[in-house]
Amino acid sequence: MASSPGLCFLGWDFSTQQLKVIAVDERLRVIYEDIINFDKDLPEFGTQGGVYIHDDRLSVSSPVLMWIKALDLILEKMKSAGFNFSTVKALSGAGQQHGSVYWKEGARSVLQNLSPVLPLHQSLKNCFSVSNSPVWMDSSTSAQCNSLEEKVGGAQKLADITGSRAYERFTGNQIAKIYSRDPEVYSQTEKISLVSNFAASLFLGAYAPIDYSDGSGMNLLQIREKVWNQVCLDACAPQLGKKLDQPVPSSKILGLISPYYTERFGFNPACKIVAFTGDNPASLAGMRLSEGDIAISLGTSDTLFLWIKEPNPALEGHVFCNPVDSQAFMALLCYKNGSLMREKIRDEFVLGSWEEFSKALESTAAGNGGKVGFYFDVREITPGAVGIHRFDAHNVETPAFPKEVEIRALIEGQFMAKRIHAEKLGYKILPTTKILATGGASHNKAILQILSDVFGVPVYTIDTANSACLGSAYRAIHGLATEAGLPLTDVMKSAPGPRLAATPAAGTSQIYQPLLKRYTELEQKILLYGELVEG
Ligand SMILES: O=C(CO)[C@@H](O)[C@H](O)CF
Repeated sequence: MASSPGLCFLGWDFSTQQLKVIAVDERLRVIYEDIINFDKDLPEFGTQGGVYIHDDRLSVSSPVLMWIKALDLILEKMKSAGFNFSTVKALSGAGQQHGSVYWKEGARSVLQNLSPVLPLHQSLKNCFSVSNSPVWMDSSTSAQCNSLEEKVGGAQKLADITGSRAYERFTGNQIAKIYSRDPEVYSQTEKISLVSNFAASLFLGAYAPIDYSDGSGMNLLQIREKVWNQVCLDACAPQLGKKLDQPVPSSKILGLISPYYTERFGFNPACKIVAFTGDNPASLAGMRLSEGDIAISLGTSDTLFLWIKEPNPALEGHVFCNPVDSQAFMALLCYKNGSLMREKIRDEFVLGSWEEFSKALESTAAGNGGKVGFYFDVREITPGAVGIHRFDAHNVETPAFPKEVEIRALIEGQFMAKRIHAEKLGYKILPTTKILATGGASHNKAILQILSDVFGVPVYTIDTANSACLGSAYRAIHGLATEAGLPLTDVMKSAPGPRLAATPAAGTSQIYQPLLKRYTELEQKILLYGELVEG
């Protein structure tokens, strides 16, 4: 579908399983969308869910050249579809958070002199000192986390400074692991990017800086002062500050698009690049959250996040700098066992059919007859548990549930966990609270109904499940508007509002109140069991 003759803005999302692009016109109407699925469209890399899960079941990475080749492919798809690149006034984007890219010495000049007759992946194929980038699903850096917390003065001290205690997926700990595993590779690295500013660098044709919001996911940034914390930098690797450059506000205009794109695709040379950020911060921008609302992204990771004015970092969850208002913050809880777990149960029990999956949910009652399940295929973040645990109505562990019960136990368990840990962190569920759902599973009405029942509040969805992508297009506009001194809220007045998708079914709050209590007790039981088993 070609773009409209007017001006437009592009939003990009370099997520775990795919690369997405959305174009919106000046009235924020979506005029173009496209997607490259890494597993399906780039099979030569052999990823599963966009990643490699290594034999230790802890290390998880993605090939950086796959992300670059995906950009080559999607730009060619847009060109073949007749997209008019010359109408793009500005672009911004998002990347899966915490992942890291290691640019080899000499890469800067290659990036600045891209030949328009070559695809990006050919020009950049020798520019990375680490070919498989660690990504957010990695949990192999516990030693580095312990060391960082110790050097800073403890877990809560680190959370007070950076917004989070040390987490295995957080980038500072990943860099520390690479430095300790191979100091030579580290010394050959002239720049380290997150996935977000790596993607921005591709469009800029130069190294783009890390923004405050995605930089908050590294255990390195002082979230109030918005500067790197020198003790944290030194605890991870030597001279790290030089390899990161200074962080910038998420609405900063970084510069004009690289001549590579004007010559190869016909982009307007005046097209501006606005700082890229993390997928969740970009989603927050795209979902127009109001005070008290909760956003839940049901994607590869399930994440619950909300807009907050004051940071109250704790030993669970995260506080990031806000991507829209640099004086505000965003709170976030992340669950690794999101869509990949739902897809695994769907494939195992209903032959891969979402229709049958939904029928199973609709054919079972709220509360599942008291049966409760915990489904952690990979080590979960909150709580730090792994494995599948099923309990009957008498809290007796059982090896299996009937198909329909299993499917409901998965979904109820995923949402009860979110509610319990959100309330534990002080998130208040008020009578005016609403949930805004996004991500792939937000298309599934049966899943959203259970979300509404468990939280006891209405659930809304926005126009597209790609909120990070849409939010990035809005942020491209915001970057220009900031120059004119306009807040994003003014820019987004004409954006489509959220649509009501589900309200709590009668009587469900009486069912879930006791069940939430049991879930909390059973979670402690499996955590204790895990500690006993791991010793
Ligand atoms: O780790 C996460 C957030 O902290 C995930 O939501 C990733 O951003 C998913 F890409």
